[in-house]
Amino acid sequence: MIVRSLTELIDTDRETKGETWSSRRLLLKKDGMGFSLHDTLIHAGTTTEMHYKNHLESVYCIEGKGILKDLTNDKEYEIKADTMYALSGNEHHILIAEETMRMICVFNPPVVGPEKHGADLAYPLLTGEE
Ligand SMILES: CC(=O)NCC[C@H](N)C(=O)O
Repeated sequence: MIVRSLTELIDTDRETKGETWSSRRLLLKKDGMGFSLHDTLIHAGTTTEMHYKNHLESVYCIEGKGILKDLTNDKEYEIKADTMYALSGNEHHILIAEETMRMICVFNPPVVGPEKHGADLAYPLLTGEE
């Protein structure tokens, strides 16, 4: 069994920061669950363009609000606390955070720890052996 609290992760290698977000990675590939679990903050007033070609991601918003744009079909969704979206088709998308958004994110396959978006807007597929 694994028991871990958010405060244990701050300023460790389980906390990875991008320009517009901070991802606190509660479960990583090395934890052996087959997915990773992140408590992520998207900073207020930011826009983040993403395209996870190597991973499936589900995102459950628990605080804050913003707009999700699906760039594959130009649909827009209001995302606020209690709303989930799943990128079931690896959709290219943009997230506009009107307020700081706190998101619970699940990645399959699991991330190994340091992943950030590359020039292709995706996370690289790391093995953890690099
Ligand atoms: C919602 C989203 O994808 N934000 C970027 C960070 C990512 N979810 C992560 O926690 O690694």
